[in-house]
Amino acid sequence: MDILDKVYLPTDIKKLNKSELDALCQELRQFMIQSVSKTGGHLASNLGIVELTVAIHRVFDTARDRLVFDVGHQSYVHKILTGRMDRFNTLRQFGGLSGFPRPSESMHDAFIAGHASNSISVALGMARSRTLTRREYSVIALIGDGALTGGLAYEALSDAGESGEPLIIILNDNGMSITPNVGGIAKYLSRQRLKPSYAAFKKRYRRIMEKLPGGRHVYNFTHGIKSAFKEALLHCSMFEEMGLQYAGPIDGHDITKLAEALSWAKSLGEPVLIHVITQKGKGYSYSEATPDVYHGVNPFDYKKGVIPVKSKCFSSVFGEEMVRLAHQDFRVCAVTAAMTGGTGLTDFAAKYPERFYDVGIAEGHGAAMSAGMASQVSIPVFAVYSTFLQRSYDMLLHDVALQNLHVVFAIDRAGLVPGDGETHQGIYDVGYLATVPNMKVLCPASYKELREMLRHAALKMDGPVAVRYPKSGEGRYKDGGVKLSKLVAEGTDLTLVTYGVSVNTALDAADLLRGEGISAEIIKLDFIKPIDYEAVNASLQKTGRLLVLEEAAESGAVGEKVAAHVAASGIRLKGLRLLNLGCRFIPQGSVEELRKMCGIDTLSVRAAARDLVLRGGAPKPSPAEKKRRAVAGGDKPAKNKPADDIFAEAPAEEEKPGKDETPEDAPAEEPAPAENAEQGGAAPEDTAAAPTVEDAAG
Ligand SMILES: Cc1ncc(C[n+]2csc(CCOP(=O)(O)OP(=O)(O)O)c2C)c(N)n1
Ligand SMILES: CC(=O)[C@@H](O)[C@H](O)COP(=O)(O)O
Ligand SMILES: [Mg+2]
Repeated sequence: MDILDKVYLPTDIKKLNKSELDALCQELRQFMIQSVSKTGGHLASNLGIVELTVAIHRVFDTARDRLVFDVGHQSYVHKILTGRMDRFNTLRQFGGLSGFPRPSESMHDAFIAGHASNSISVALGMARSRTLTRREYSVIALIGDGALTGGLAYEALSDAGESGEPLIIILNDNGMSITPNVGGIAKYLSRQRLKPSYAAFKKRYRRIMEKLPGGRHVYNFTHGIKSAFKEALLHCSMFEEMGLQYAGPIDGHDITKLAEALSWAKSLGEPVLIHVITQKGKGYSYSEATPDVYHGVNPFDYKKGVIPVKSKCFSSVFGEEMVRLAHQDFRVCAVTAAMTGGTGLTDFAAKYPERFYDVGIAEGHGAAMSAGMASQVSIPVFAVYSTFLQRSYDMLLHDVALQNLHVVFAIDRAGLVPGDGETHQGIYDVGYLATVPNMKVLCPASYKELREMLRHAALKMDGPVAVRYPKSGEGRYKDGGVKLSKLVAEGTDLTLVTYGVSVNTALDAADLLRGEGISAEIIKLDFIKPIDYEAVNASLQKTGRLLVLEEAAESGAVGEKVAAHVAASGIRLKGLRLLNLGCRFIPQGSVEELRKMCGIDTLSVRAAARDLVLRGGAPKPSPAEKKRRAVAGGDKPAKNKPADDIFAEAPAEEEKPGKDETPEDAPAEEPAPAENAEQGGAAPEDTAAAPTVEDAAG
């Protein structure tokens, strides 16, 4: 790595000549291939963006100019060139470098990223603030063609075009989302790609016209009727119609041309879009041949290009069952928002192309479109990652639930995910789905349960139904059947309520507790909406102690609900403990590391249960636990402020005890019986009467 070893900061890039730049690009590719083959990560997108990133650093100064990545999975080259090469081997590991931009990592990372299509909005906001405060620096949004299928990007383009704000949008167009890009915009961009450089054509045209007698007049005339002229002769860009300057398409692997275009954009003082064509996966034959396979990879053998075969997991089982369902019932359709492979729908897409809809990175549209299908005769199953379904919250309420439409949400990546970190944790859906009237939520813990619950949700239920499952595979629990809840272990000392794959942790903890003479009764909720309070109450009559274990954020989760219901029922508890992820952002790491950090791994559950039985409450967190909790914080965008206070660290917030923690010496309190329960007052929706599977089935 002769050149790369000498490039520690972007200023070093500015000193290199053409052949050194070419060598640098080659070394960057070599380094990333080898390093990502050990850590795993988003390889293909980064291989495709090497020259473009180098060109950006030639022209701009990212310590001062603000570079906003869309999604941010393509920020590896930028990270390596901004002083993070020696930590690159920690990429996506617990405590290591993030796979996405993180202002807390470097002053060169302007804004956090992870979810698609927001970069133009963020960049426009930065540009406006810069202009308002009369400062001078460039703001650049770097967005892929896939991310440009998201509606948010168009809201921002429309605003940016009219704003007149100096803002540079770089469209990195490689024709690919994770799989080939879809939709009318993708088609439009591919037509643009076939054209000779429009900017060059325009320049040449103007020069010729100025030389011809009367040519200036003709140019002005044609310029005046720009829209019609462009449409007729040049078939010009929709971006210009929206009020942006446009240059491109430009060869995204030619640093000289890229630097020229970027310098022009920098000098322009208007909103401008530079359309750059790149090849996803470039420079590594395996990823060039199958860029989708190398979009996000686990560790692999880079010499042979052998990626370990993905083992059976909930997503693959979901995909298999969807094929069966489609075969059995013509009404069953599958919808994805650009996540065909990840959600396990590749086979379905091949076997039932006429009933498969990839709507692009457009989760809001996916949900509303599914509502439309359900309002007719179809049974849409929208397979979507928990974290991305956040984008559809209003559609869940407004388009689906309000009319009680039968849309099935197959919520993948529910719970903790490993390498992607804060932006991708599937830990909020339990809370936000709880707020949606008419919604029912099923939580399979085994492959058998997933098959049966999906089938039940699609063919036997009505109204909106969610079936949520994690990225991982199943554990020791392998049973099937669809009930409201299942008693999976009998016991007398405490009632452990849980759902989904957390049941494996509960079973392991119960085994350990048994060795200590503590007997735990485990209730596994098949439905977390509605909740089987009758089963919980019956168990509590026996044990008097309640522990709820869930891999979900605290607010609106099952623990809160069960505790409130128990209080309202007037059951006098000897102890209560809610184990969940609290209200905080959870970083990257292996799922086991994260569970341990959050106190929901087997040993933590055992300790909490033991404490509940022996002391009736929760212990004060140990210093080690306090330290672990402090790791999980948010991230702040790096501000572009005057030099002395730029990137000043804000003081850390003082840690407050969690709601389920009692101060060391305080006696554990017994919840008082709720008044309305004793007086027969109205109970909240879910607590009114113990529901049955038939109720849940609508
Ligand atoms: C809201 C949202 N939905 C889905 C994803 C998953 N996702 C990450 S990258 C990607 C494809 C992005 O394509 P593009 O922007 O063209 O970048 P490329 O990988 O081609 O460089 C998708 C679908 C996401 N990050 N955010
Ligand atoms: C960047 C992004 O959002 C996706 O590529 C995501 O990392 C996919 O996650 P899985 O690897 O779990 O499918
Ligand atoms: Mg792309």
